[in-house]
Amino acid sequence: MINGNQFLSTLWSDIEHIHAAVLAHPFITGLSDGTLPRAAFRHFITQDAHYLRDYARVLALCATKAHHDADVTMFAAHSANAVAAEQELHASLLAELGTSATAAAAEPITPTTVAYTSYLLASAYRGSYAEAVGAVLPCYWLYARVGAHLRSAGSPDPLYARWIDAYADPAFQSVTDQVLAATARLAEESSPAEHALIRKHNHTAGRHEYLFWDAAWRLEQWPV
Ligand SMILES: Cc1ncc(CO)c(N)n1
Repeated sequence: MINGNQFLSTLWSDIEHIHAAVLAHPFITGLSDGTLPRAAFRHFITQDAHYLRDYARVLALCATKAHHDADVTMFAAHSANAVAAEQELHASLLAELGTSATAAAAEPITPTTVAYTSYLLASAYRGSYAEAVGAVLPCYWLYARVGAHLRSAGSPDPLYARWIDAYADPAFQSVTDQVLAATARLAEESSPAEHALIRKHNHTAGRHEYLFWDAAWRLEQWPV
């Protein structure tokens, strides 16, 4: 049997370079020093609102596939409450950006968002519980780490500061810790083949997370 916490260290070392690239990305440094163009932030929040609708479904699939009652409850609660909290944040940020959640929902889903949500849905529908968990792990982990990093720096822009506060919040850090604990336990109960799948999905989802920031920075649209 492997040690769950050691496995978490391996998973983190697999995505540490992605985390470093995200922190150095002009979208994130711009949130922190206030220079991020409003258009890029608005693009990000609009696409993230699209993302969250499918993410809630993916978390519900994690709940369905979980091996223990406590994990069923945890993912079902995150699907219902954690995502709703983010949706509320987005609705109020969109209002301050001069638009609305309804208007944002009518905007096109751009290529990177389609790629990421399709990947998450396919992994969670078709894969084992271990695969589904591997795919959602960076969604929690990278946001919690980015939030914690940005909180120490803060932002002179009150809108960006509100976004940072939501992810640096102990409530978001705590749901992340719950999923990390569930992943450690799962690893201890899983085969080497499943460990390899968790690592593969953690890495791929981490790469999609980087692309998601980058697409907003580029104001990505469908070229044709
Ligand atoms: C793309 C993305 N990943 C993770 C989170 C955190 O739930 C989010 N809101 N958006």
